[in-house]
Amino acid sequence: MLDAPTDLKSLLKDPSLLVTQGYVGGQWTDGENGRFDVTNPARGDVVAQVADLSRAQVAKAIAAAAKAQKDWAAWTGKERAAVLRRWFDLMMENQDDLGTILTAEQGKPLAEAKGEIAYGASFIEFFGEEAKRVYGEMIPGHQRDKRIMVLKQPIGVAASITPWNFPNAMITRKAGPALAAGCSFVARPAAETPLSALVLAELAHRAGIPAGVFNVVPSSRSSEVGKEFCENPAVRKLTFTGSTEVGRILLRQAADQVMKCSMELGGNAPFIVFDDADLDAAVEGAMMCKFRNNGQTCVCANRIYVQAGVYDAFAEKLKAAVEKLNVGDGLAEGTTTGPLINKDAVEKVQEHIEDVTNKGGNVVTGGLPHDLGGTFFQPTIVTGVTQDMKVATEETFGPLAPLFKFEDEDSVIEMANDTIFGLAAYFYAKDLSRVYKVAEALEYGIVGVNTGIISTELGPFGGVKQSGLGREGSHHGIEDYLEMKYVCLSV
Ligand SMILES: NC(=O)C1=CN([C@@H]2O[C@H](COP(=O)(O)OP(=O)(O)OC[C@H]3O[C@@H](n4cnc5c(N)ncnc54)[C@H](OP(=O)(O)O)[C@@H]3O)[C@@H](O)[C@H]2O)C=CC1
Ligand SMILES: O=C(O)[C@H](O)CS(=O)(=O)O
Repeated sequence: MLDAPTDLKSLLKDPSLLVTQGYVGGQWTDGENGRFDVTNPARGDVVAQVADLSRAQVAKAIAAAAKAQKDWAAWTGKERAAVLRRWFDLMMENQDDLGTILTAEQGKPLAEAKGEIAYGASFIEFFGEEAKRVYGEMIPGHQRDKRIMVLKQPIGVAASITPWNFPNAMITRKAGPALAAGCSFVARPAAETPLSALVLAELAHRAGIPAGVFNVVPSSRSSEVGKEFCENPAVRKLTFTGSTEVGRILLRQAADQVMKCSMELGGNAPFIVFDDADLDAAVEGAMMCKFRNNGQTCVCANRIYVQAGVYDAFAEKLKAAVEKLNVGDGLAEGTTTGPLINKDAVEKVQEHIEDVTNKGGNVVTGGLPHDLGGTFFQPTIVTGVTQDMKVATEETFGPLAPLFKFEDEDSVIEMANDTIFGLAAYFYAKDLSRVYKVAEALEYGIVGVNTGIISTELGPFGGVKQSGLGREGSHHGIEDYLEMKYVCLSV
């Protein structure tokens, strides 16, 4: 564990961006439940104490959002686009500070954090443009005196619950389409990483987003907030990103109001290397796909399947690349790999490694907590991995690359699909018919072909099976915040 305390304000060009109160109805507010600590996972020290809002205060935020939404929906799409553009511009103008705040509370290297700010801002930019393109339809009537109109209208108040691993982008990936559609928004960020959400509120305020349209309710009591979101009749939409386990809880709670839900849930991505792959490209792709955010992403390679003929060569190349990673403080120059978010995350990685070795697998590199202590962990490769091991069915969410050997296409497709999850999958191959066959056969919402990174605001991001409901990003993403109204007109 690093020892120097994190004096976050001194690291910022604009210290006023470090805000620690809740943002409700355009007003900054203290929490009725006091404050909770936000710690820097690299150092374990408290970087801020954030307002701990009560369920009653969350209800007030929902009421403020409901009050503001009608006026907001009456703005033209072009007017909403202009203010969303200003929000985007402010995010990018303050990218360095937003990146520093993100690294301080989440741990990822500063370069990755700044990349997340640009990625997160891109959803505001993109959906600001889409605000001008929410088209309806005129359909020829079924009788001579009938005309059929289809209107697209905003759902209303959208409530959002997001995880700690992308504390900026997971919010903007929802707030962008919601506000563009004319919805208002109440965001509850993960308790580990509220600062990135609160600085978004500060910039929304500066951009001129009307009071009540965008609200942030930090809280240490996630289940209480979730219940308010699901039980409050003013909430029309619940949008969640996080584990499948919590997604199930929320879907059950939302069922009582038959609430529209978007769910971006857990993953168990297969990363398949065929014998006709460009091995160097496959290693590069595997490194980005596996070790981005220290493996703490829902779309990272959780299982790496390598065809028998190239298994040893791939393992050797990957080992050389993994051993070049530089584990350290995300705020320090040159760090490529930060700490894990907490002790539980370290224990999960250790549990998966132990299970592999107990069942006959081998540690090729890493395998132990890092000398830096705390929640730092050695980037690890294990070989001899088989489908009966925990890492084949559970999301590791850490820097563990498990290598499975396979013989042919049919067997690897069967193994890759043998999971309740269906978010992202990847494979490297050159043969065109193989590419088509495998891309079609993989049961996933997202398939990367000869690439390990699929994240962009231009693509429809989302899973099948128990990885989620709905899509975020692309022109499809705004549909989740719109209702379709059929108007039958007698003329
Ligand atoms: N599909 C996708 O796009 C993504 C999926 N994920 C998945 O999320 C998991 C890791 O993130 P993690 O934060 O640990 O996931 P969790 O599901 O534990 O938490 C996600 C969010 O839900 C909140 N939460 C937890 N329990 C409840 C509840 N009962 N009611 C309401 N809210 C609740 C958490 O708050 P708090 O932490 O304060 O308790 C957090 O803000 C992995 O499974 C990963 O795959 C993560 C990112 C993206
Ligand atoms: O939290 C996640 O894992 C993100 O959804 C991954 S991505 O959108 O940055 O690819």
